[in-house]
Amino acid sequence: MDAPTTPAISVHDLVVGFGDKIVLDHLSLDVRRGEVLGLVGASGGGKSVLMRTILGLLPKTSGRIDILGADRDAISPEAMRTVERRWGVLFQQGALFSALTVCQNVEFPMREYLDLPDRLRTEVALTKLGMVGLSPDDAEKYPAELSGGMTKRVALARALALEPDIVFLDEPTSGLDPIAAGAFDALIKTLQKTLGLTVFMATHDLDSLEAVCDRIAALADGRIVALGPMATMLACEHPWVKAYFGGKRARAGGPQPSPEQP
Ligand SMILES: Nc1ncnc2c1ncn2[C@@H]1O[C@H](COP(=O)(O)OP(=O)(O)OP(=O)(O)O)[C@@H](O)[C@H]1O
Repeated sequence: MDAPTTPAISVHDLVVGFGDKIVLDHLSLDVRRGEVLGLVGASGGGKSVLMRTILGLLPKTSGRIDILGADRDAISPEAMRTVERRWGVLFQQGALFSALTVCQNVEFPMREYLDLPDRLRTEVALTKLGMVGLSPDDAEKYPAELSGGMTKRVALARALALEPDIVFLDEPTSGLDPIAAGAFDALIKTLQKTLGLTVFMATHDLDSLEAVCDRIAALADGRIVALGPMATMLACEHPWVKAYFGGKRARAGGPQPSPEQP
């Protein structure tokens, strides 16, 4: 049941591996509706694998994944297609189609899922581009003509094309300078507030985590070892979390009280 109180995403006891190598080892995590949840973890620790498994792009060994109240294993492919329309994804490299204009890129998911007249589809795409701070002039450009920040914005506009409830962002600020990254963070926060979006975001960017995320989930040893606001990360004694947030902890003046358990 997709009641408003059910988590947007619920992952329970998830195991994912490749051959003998276990990447996610009985991992559990809930993403609440309307929150921005930041996922941190070592390079190669399994953040993308977790995201891709939730999206159904990688198979799991065991465990359960519910998205918007739907158990991935229990619903029909047709029902899953309906659920899939309710999320948008921004992959790490932006992944725009190089032969399509910016506008055509944003129209792409609408062509796939919606039966809209051409003119209306273009109008909706231009509206989405406006939401992410791009102009109708930008809409006619090709991906090769865009800066890194603009590419991310176009990819975000495309992720928003079907008016999703959840947006998955894989390293949204990687490759951006601090000013462009800060502007992108502000944009995500605005979209969360104005559209009521749930955002699940993998990132290495400490500034992003602080500026945008309501909660942070730290992935280490194949599991979520800490979950909560920044104060929870600063108080966590797990060696990887301690090392990762060490600089921030020093600036904050030492460990904080009462960590939230995952
Ligand atoms: N399709 C695949 N086949 C085999 N191994 C894979 C596959 N996808 C990922 N892996 C392995 O799973 C592990 C986790 O990779 P993943 O890309 O999720 O890390 P990550 O936390 O997203 O890293 P980064 O922060 O560097 O992007 C790595 O060891 C990777 O080599």
